[in-house]
Amino acid sequence: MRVNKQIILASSSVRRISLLKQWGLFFKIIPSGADEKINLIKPSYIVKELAYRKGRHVAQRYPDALTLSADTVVVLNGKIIGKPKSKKESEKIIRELNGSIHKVYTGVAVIQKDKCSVFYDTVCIKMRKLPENMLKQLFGKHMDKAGAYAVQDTGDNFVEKIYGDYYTAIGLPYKKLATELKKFKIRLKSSHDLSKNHSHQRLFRDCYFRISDNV
Ligand SMILES: Cc1cn([C@H]2C[C@H](O)[C@@H](COP(=O)(O)OP(=O)(O)OP(=O)(O)O)O2)c(=O)[nH]c1=O
Repeated sequence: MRVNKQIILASSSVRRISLLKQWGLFFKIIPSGADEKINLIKPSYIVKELAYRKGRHVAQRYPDALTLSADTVVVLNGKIIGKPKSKKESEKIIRELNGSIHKVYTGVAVIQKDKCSVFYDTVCIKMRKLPENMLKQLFGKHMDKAGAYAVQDTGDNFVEKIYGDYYTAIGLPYKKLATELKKFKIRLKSSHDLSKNHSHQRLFRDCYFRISDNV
């Protein structure tokens, strides 16, 4: 959908870029250089704060544009897991996540002049318990993703089920984003159109169940 206001995606994430394109937006990509050091504990606060920082960093330079930014983390037993810094760390994370039930949090910020919306969504992920020979193939494979795995890589056979909005796990919550963007007079393609091409339906269960933040 063409809009006359300029939209900026303050992100270098290939997933976020391709999702927004898939959802029909026209936008400029300006990766944010915001400082991501943080001493918050609650996952929802962390992803909202980081999404906001990333967006603000770019929005300050483009005050007339609408800036969109996001942050994603994996949370296992209260521990925040981001992108692995080395292959060794990726191995450690994969071993911890093997056979686990954990959550993925994505925070989003939409900033336009003095109007700002910061929100988050969370999904619950159930992993298969993979044998050593299959696990080994994942070490170092997804270095640019929080949790060192990729829900979208169904060939890995690691993810068994996703409870919630599938897109939240890969970096942008479709449903909440579509609702928030309407407040800025921007419409995303409908989820009905998207579901026709959805190749991950077997993983996807759209049933929100409440589970403690410590999972
Ligand atoms: C859990 C999970 C994360 N991810 C990705 C989404 C995000 O790109 C990344 C989390 O890192 P982020 O720090 O949220 O984002 P980024 O560094 O990729 O990009 P930017 O800060 O410039 O926006 O992990 C997947 O693609 N699949 C998954 O299953």
